[in-house]
Amino acid sequence: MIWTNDPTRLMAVAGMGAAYALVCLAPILRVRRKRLAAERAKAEAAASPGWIIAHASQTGNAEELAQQTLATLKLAGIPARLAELSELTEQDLQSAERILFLVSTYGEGDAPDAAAAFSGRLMTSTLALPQLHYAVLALGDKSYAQYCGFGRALDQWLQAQGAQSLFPRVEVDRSSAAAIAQWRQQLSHLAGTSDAPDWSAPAFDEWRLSERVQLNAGSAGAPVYHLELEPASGTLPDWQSGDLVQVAAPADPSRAREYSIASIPADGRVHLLVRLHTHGDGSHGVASGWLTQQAALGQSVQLRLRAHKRFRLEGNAERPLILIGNGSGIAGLRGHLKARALAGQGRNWLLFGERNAAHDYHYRAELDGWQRDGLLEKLDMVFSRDQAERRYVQDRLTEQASTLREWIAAGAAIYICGSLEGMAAGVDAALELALGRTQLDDLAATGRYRRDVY
Ligand SMILES: Cc1cc2nc3c(=O)[nH]c(=O)nc-3n(C[C@H](O)[C@H](O)[C@H](O)COP(=O)(O)O)c2cc1C
Repeated sequence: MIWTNDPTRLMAVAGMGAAYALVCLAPILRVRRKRLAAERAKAEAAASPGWIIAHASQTGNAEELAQQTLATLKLAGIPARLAELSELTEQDLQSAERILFLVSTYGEGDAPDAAAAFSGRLMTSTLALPQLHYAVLALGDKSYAQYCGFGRALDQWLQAQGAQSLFPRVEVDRSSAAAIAQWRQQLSHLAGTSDAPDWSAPAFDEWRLSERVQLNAGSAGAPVYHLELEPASGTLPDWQSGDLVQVAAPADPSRAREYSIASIPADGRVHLLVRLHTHGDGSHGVASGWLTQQAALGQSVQLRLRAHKRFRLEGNAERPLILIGNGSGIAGLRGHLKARALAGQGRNWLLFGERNAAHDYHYRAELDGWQRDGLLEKLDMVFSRDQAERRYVQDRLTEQASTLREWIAAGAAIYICGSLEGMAAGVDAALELALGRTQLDDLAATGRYRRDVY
């Protein structure tokens, strides 16, 4: 060892020692700084009131994406909560700092039913929202004239109230995977994470076509078929009345078609009602043509069940039910009537419209049986062409406005299934006439006015 008393050399050695210590400590300090910063960010996130993920959905697509959005934020350690758009109050909007809106469009550019009150009341008022940072995922279908109409209107309204968008609105045409990936990417960017959970939709299962019967031979309308399907695996999955299936036709597997389920699990099979669609040039609809004309009995069908929470009985299971529909809309209503029969709940009123009693009285024997057994308290069948002037369910409803008010006063819930044009719009107008718009909006917001219309 070399020992020295020379002060200059001693200083040099001390300097080298300090530099060496710094070199050794730097990475430790860097890691510590990073850890402190991460802890600070986490503490800030935890102290902030959290993000709101607000959804407005009719058949559940926007809600499903909202749940996936929540999972992505949670994974990044960001506190967030789901809310139905209709639950948001003025105070929520004025105090929240970040809201992600996932909304679909219905009718002709309208909000989904449950968001009618939000759209009609809040979005027609003026609020100061300078503190709010938001983003909009708008779901729609380009074949409609008002593409993503509600999502666009919501975005414009938020802008006009001074809210600041986190990134430009993302529009999703018929569940386009590319647009959903874009939303997911924006989220990951905001949340500072790259490991977003898997968002892929559940796969289709193999089912078999077990039965097919035309219900309306000789009808003035297009043929309607009753179909029964069984899972190829032999294990029947669970579902609730009101739910839907998606069917992928072999000629166009990328665009699944949705049908209301007309049965309950106790039936052991999925029943569907499919009307054969014929285009102007005489060709058949891809899915309806395949299911009703081409597929042979026993043939395999790619199908998946989809929960349709907004059309389920849920909190209405104990209430009287007013079921209104037309045409193939009897499918969704039959599912509910079957569930009610199974539960021994007889306070049901069915108002149903078709063309002629002689050909279009679908499931007549079954309906008669339920009436006889006290499981269908009131039945109004309205056949539009059985008399000189045309008559529809909405006309019958208007005639029975006082009975309708009595049922609503007794706590009844209203379910509508069938065509949007003509039926659903006419029934909505008749309901408004009988109950007033405010009460109808309240019924929609509280889940007592539910629609599966197309
Ligand atoms: C009866 C009906 C009306 C619709 N009207 C529109 C519309 O006006 N504009 C639009 O962009 N999409 C429209 N759509 C498409 C839906 O917005 C689209 O299917 C969306 O994915 C549904 O999402 P949800 O399940 O969250 O409600 C309509 C769909 C149906 C069944």
